[in-house]
Amino acid sequence: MSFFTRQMFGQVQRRAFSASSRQASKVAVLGAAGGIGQPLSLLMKLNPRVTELALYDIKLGPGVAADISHINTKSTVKGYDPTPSGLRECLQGSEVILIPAGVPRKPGMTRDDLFNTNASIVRDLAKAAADAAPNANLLIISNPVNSTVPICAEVYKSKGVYNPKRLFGVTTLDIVRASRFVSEIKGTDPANENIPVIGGHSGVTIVPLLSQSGASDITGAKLDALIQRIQFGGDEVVKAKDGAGSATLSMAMAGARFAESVLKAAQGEKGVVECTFVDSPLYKDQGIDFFSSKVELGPDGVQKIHPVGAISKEEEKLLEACLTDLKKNIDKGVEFVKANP
Ligand SMILES: NC(=O)c1ccc[n+]([C@@H]2O[C@H](COP(=O)([O-])OP(=O)(O)OC[C@H]3O[C@@H](n4cnc5c(N)ncnc54)[C@H](O)[C@@H]3O)[C@@H](O)[C@H]2O)c1
Ligand SMILES: O=C(O)C[C@H](O)C(=O)O
Repeated sequence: MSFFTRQMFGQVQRRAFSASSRQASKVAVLGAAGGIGQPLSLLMKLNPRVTELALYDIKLGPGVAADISHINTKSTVKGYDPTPSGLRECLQGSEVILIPAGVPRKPGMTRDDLFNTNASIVRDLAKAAADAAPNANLLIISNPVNSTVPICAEVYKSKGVYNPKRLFGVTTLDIVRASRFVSEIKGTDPANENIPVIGGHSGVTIVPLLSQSGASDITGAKLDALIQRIQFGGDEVVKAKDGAGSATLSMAMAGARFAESVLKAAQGEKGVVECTFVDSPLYKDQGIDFFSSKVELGPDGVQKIHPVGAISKEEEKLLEACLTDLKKNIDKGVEFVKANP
């Protein structure tokens, strides 16, 4: 059983009734009635670090909240009406805001094909969050993450409340997939396979650093296939779902894991490290303002951005391709807010 699974399920009852000494943590989920939103909200309800769960969607927020509110853990649950005041109330006082609102891919689409629909959804939710809870940690799941995160940054900047330490693109599913796929090859427990995945969250911008993991002995065609599977794992699910959407359950688990890490660090736990897409100094000299690498989380959000470290020749090539695409994706998000404030 993985660390996260133990955390969330093995200890949940005991911890749910012994968490009274912890600080209050309100978590809001925007897009809570969706394929990701529902299981993600469920997992947050099972997390004893959460004291108040606030659910918002343009449809069915109160319905999902009523259902989840019957689960016998201590936190309160409330669903909010799809109105500006409902959204504002949902957001006010939040420590963590998770955004999985927006449309998912269908077969044949890239994540960038979602831009036209999702950019304005995320922009408008970011505006509401910047007004109602400017100091909350903002965790962006909606695709294309490489562009939606810069969109949020631009919105917060335009309102004079941008804090780069509090904005995160959730790339945890890539980490989850990498450890799972490696464990399948090696016949090991995925809990013991930790593979950093850097760059962004889309095709070739996803760069697994297998040379820095226990999978460094995988070589040749096997390595190429493994890299391809990690980079295009999302497509595997989109194809299998055959028009009915993309990864939802694995994403809910990944989003809950990342939110748990943010809460843990906020509540004073040391040494919490996750790969996440943040405002990063690592490639700013190449005009790339956002990058995912290992990030140590702390009470104020981003505490330390780790350098990429030593990588193989093959990974250098992957990184080169990543940076080219990533720059375009980031610029597209920035330009969108400039043209459509
Ligand atoms: N970061 C990742 O690793 C990752 C993984 C999987 C999916 N995703 C992305 O997450 C997003 C959601 O995927 P899904 O499968 O849950 O889609 P979905 O269609 O099942 O759910 C989306 C939900 O968002 C809601 N919504 C739409 N506009 C809204 C608004 N303005 N305010 C509040 N809610 C709104 C919808 O009503 C719906 O309930 C997609 O963009 C998808 O590509 C990201
Ligand atoms: O593939 C998608 O469109 C959804 C998500 O980004 C994923 O990686 O599964």
